Amino acid sequence: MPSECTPRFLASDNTSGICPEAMQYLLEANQADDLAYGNDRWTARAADRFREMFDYDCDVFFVFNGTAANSLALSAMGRSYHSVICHELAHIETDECGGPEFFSNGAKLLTSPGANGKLTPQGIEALVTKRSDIHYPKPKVVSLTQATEVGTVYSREELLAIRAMADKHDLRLHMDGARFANACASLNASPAELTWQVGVDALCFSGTKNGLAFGEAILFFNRELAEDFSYRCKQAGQLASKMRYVSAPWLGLLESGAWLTNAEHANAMARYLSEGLQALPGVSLMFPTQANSVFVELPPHAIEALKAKGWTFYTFIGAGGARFVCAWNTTVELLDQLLADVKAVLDVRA
Ligand SMILES: Cc1ncc(COP(=O)(O)O)c(C=O)c1O
Ligand SMILES: C[C@H](O)[C@H](N)C(=O)O
Repeated sequence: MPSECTPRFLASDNTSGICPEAMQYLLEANQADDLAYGNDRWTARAADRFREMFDYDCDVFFVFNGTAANSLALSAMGRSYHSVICHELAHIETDECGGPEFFSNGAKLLTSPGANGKLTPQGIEALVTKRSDIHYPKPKVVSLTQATEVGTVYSREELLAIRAMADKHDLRLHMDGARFANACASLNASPAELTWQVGVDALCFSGTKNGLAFGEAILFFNRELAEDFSYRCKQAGQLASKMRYVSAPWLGLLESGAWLTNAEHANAMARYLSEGLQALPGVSLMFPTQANSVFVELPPHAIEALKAKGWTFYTFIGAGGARFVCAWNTTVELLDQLLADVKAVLDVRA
């Protein structure tokens, strides 16, 4: 970032700090020793709280990051000779450096287009029926991202339609829930309504983007897929010895309700930013703002000028453009500063 200015962070929800609720539980967990490798009371409580929250007796595992969560979950859902159908902008395709293929020992990702970053039943079926010969990696899993990489969400009806297509072709359904909380907030839907009730077999639920330092929860609603999964985590270096420092902050999010209020705030900030940007001449929104990220087209000179002013944002996500991501701690003041700077740099001729 070519700037002497103080950096200002809207590149990702990954740049935010630890929210107070998570920090409180982290400090409480630090008051005493406890058993290692997930045998502690915090991890047991967090897993039980997830089962209460989802109203389902699911299997729960904790890993350090989202790439591990997706890669290991997918490795448990199909075999090495299978394929995973995902959107062409899916994180597992674009930003996990071959992790899903590596941990599944070779399962191939088959990508499908779709408006607003979303898979469609038709796109799925086109890949499933494309070929049936022995040389084609047999589709076995559908992976969708909720909220999507471009800040949109799947409605319940869209999820049910995808589940129906998966049933038609004996496919399992994985959900990359890096921003699952944002989808619940956006749709005013319960976790159950957006997962097992629409046929999701496994959810990777990000805590990192929801106010934790790190820590992702993997929930298996199809518990057969979770057989020996803890061994997969251990072999991948994802079994934390002091697991309580991952699970206790999660418990803070769940027991305080901050998992949802953090997402509601982030979404509200994104809506505020989206409305402000759209009011500026020459700024066009690339996707509907339905969760906590805003994608806009900006001229190259404006992008460079904003970065020189200390703004951090990505231009390589999704279909390009500038992506601004709001988090649990994003403020209106910060967004007003950005809006003023965007206006200023756009007023300057290239
Ligand atoms: C949609 C999506 N899925 C998965 C991940 C993976 O997370 P991590 O960077 O923790 O591996 C990210 C990262 O932010 C993401 O945006
Ligand atoms: C850069 C990377 O895609 C990360 N998952 C993010 O959304 O910020």
